[in-house]
Amino acid sequence: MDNTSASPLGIITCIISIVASIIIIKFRRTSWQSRRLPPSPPQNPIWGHLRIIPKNNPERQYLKWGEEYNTDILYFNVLSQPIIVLNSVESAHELLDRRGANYVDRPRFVVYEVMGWGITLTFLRWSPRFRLHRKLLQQSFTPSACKPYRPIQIEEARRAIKAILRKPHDWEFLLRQFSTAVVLRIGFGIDIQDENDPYVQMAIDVEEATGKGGVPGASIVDFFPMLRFLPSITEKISTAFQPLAHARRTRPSIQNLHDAPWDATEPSIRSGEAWQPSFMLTHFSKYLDHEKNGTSGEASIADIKGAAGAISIAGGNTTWSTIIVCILNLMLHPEIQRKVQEEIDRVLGLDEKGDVSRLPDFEDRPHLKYLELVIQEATRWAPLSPLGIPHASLEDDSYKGYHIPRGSVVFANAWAMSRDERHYSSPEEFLPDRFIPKSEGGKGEPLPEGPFGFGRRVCPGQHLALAGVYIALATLVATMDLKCPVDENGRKIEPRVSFSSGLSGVPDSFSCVITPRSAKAKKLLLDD
Ligand code: HEM
Repeated sequence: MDNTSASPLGIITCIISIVASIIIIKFRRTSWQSRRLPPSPPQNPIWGHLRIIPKNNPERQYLKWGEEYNTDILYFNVLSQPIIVLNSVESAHELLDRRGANYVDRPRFVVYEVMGWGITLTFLRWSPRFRLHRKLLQQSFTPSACKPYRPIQIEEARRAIKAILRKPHDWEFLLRQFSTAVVLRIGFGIDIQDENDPYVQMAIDVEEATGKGGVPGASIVDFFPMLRFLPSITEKISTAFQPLAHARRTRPSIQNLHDAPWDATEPSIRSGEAWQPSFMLTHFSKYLDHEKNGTSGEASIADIKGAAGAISIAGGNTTWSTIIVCILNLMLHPEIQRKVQEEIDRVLGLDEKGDVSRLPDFEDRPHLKYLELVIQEATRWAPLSPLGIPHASLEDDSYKGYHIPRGSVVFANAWAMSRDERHYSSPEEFLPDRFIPKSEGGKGEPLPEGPFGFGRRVCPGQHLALAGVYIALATLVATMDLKCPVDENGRKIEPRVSFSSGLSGVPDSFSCVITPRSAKAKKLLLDD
């Protein structure tokens, strides 16, 4: 039963509330609309820029407008909601990092609330609960706190590449299973056995639900929260209500991913049998200690469940997608792949036949510098979340003489930052060498800063994510060759590179021929 749709009385209340909110917002706007706002394209007097902001890949149009108006900050008005877009690393540093306290808030994501992401850090507004969740997650995934999870990442990476050896055509799915397995083990201590494991499908359902939920905070329902009570029929009247319909449809899968792994693990933690390190084991054990001692801890069960759920949703698809972008480019650029393999061979050592002598681990990471550059370039070339997740400002502010009204929705345009020609030559090209320092004969271009966001909402899982991407790729490239498929005449079939639009830009499926580098490489995997 859908508890978010309503009766005719509800509809009338909805309409009255919308009209009232428009009047209130319009009235409030008069206090700042006379001030000098950042540049923006012409707008309609009633709905502002609503109809000119593209639904798909708006980050690209924002970049064009920035170039056209020669500015790194843009202003938009959508139904009287001020929106600020930051197109440069410099503006994001100045506002989101240096003045971070003012930009710590998030706008209200009504569609995601309807979907069931109520107490997930990503969507929490600035509040005591936000501070608690941020602390729980940030402390859990510092570089040193990630170390106990390394054996899990190594084991899952080897399991996945071994499975690819058996079923090379399923490589994409098996890598997705890798990312899902890692976050479910780390979040809840759930061990995924094989590709038929119901948790894999559960996680995929949730990733798809979220991925197709549209740009967060951008639908009409986000601007007028009362609209969430409209009956389901409205989705047939206007496409503007499709995100709401999607959210209602997918709500059970989100609930399931929070409840099912929790319910499966709770008894073993209560009985003291659980041993595998996980976020849930750490924090639920603390909760149980408090319960035993009759004291009260900071985090309730709902908090721990929500935070563990945040790990599985924010960490699975993102890690997988980054690995896929690396594979795409290693396949398209054999010379880069060769360079990575030469480095791996040098660091891991070769046997008497000239084959790689062992599988990589985390001790090798500081020495596999070129592989790190490939990963960095993947995050620059295709920032997974091109517009990040919007922040919101708590107070009025100004930047370069422009007024930024309190309550603005602020997007850090990681896409525009990655295409900034002041920092990156030929930004559309995939060139890991661009980061090689000038002192070593390279161009010394800066490592990307936008892909994991900024300030007090910067991704708390970035160290865990990059470690997962590293070990999966190192294991894959040490043991396998990645090639474009060929047609019946032996001609290379290059994939059409395309990405989904929305919360995260995931690469569309493509074919890649994955074969063992040598009999020894195959044996290394099978004997592990
Ligand atoms: C390559 C993989 C990943 C990428 C590209 C990525 C990217 C991002 C971005 C752009 C944000 C928004 C930052 C902002 O608002 O300024 C974010 C937030 C977040 N990420 Fe990640 N992420 C990745 C992996 C992970 C992993 C593995 C976890 C698991 C721990 C995680 C957990 C989170 C959480 C909980 C937030 C919300 C933080 C907040 O609102 O305070 N992410 N991520």
